Amino acid sequence: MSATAPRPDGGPVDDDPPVVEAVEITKRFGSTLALSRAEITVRRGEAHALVGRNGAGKSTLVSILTGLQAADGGAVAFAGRPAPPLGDRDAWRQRVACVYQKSTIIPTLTVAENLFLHRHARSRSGLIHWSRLRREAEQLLADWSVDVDVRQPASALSVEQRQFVEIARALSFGARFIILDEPTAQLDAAGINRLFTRIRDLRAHGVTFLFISHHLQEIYELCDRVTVFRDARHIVTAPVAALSRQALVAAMTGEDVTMPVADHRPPTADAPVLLAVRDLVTASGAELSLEARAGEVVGLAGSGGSGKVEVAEAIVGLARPAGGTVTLAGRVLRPGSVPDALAAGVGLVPQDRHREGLVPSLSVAENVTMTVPHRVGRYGLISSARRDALARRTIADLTIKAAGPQVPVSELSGGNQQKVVMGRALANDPRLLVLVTPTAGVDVRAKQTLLGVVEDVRRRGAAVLVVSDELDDLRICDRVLVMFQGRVVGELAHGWRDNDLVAAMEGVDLHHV
Ligand SMILES: Nc1ncnc2c1ncn2[C@@H]1O[C@H](COP(=O)(O)OP(=O)(O)OP(=O)(O)O)[C@@H](O)[C@H]1O
Repeated sequence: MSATAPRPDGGPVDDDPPVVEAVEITKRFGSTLALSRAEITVRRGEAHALVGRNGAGKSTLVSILTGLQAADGGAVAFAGRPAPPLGDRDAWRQRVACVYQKSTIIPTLTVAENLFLHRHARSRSGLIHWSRLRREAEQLLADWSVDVDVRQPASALSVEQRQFVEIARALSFGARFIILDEPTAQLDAAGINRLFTRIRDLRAHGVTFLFISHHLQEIYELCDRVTVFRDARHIVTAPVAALSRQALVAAMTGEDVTMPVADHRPPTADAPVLLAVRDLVTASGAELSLEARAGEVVGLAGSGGSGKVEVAEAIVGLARPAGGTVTLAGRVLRPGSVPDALAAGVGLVPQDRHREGLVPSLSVAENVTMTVPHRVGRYGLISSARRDALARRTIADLTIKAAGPQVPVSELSGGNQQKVVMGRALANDPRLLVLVTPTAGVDVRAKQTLLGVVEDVRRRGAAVLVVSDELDDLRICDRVLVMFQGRVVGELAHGWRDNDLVAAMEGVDLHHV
């Protein structure tokens, strides 16, 4: 293409070769075609979104663009030059970095050590200059306005700080192209704002971003252009301004979808109380009392630091509370015991699916049924036929993209792994379903499926606790308790206005209290 010809998609005209250009990329995993002659071109200085349903091939493309995996076919070029050989990590680091949802820093090392891992300043005798290392780390973070004490262990960083440290590390290697893989998934609204401000600042300093998110409004807010993948293929690249939300969803799903809004049917007023949480106090001092009736969906909202996740973890036994009781269907749960909670009929989708959710090396079937051995076998023997049947049903009900029940969970895309966690929670036929940020990382369509499942569960007479700061998750609730700094500060009935809920989560006084 001539450098001066106007671009057909209306983008800026420039002579710069693209920061990255990947063409005809094909990648197989066994019988799965993860990418099929896919392509992407990211221009210097832009914020480019990459979207697609769970399993569309986004992470696979990222692993190829960052030199972690070789493509089976196709070519990648940075600034018009062919990508370095796979083994030359330093050369890759100078061109591109990806900040993943899952941290790549080593928690037991200090921030300074993480920043200079493998490139410690050493004296001639081979000793590491700790003071110099610290000074250089401080300078590096100061250069990029990251306000973090470099002497603290990386495990002490918040998600937001960790992301900023990883971005600074990438920049220090010389990379000016950064891929952000669902960076907002674990941030609250204030954290997202700060991240976006930082991205805009860095763009002003010549940094280019590829931004992966399932939150379409973020793409409209932040990005110039968007590329859509579907079923391993490139579907379209266009300026975001030229693509309506509906057109974007249609490109992602291959159908013209208008999202159905489920009717809201409140539980009957005389339904029995199933869950009673009395004077629960968490180790960090957050407090909660609540009751939920059979068939009721109760939301627990709040931003990061509100204590909502801590109280949820105390309810289900993932954390030991400092005080209070949790009673489910008349049975007082043993504090800090997940097995006791499961035995009482709790189904759980935890916040950290990597840590508490799944065993990646086991199959979908094994993961779905691991908490319900009694449902798939007798006398300690597990019937694989029954297990597979249950797993097959889960795969169908939740539209999990997996070749079959025997596929290891590690081979599924992130969003499909999240659905397996949901499937496991449901396999217990729960009396109480506790969902902590259940739709994080889940595509628009799958979100609808997961939230639809809640409706089924409630109709069966279970109680549901939805712990989230996502308005779409909370919209399905009969009422929403809002927590702020460890206390419930308000309660909103179904049909609340977005502004009211957001204000309450930010700690602004509510008329509704
Ligand atoms: N290591 C692997 N082994 C086998 N199959 C894999 C492997 N990694 C990915 N896949 C498959 O390749 C396809 C694309 O997955 P990928 O992780 O790239 O999707 P994604 O678009 O990033 O999805 P998500 O939004 O859920 O993160 C999926 O069908 C997935 O199951």
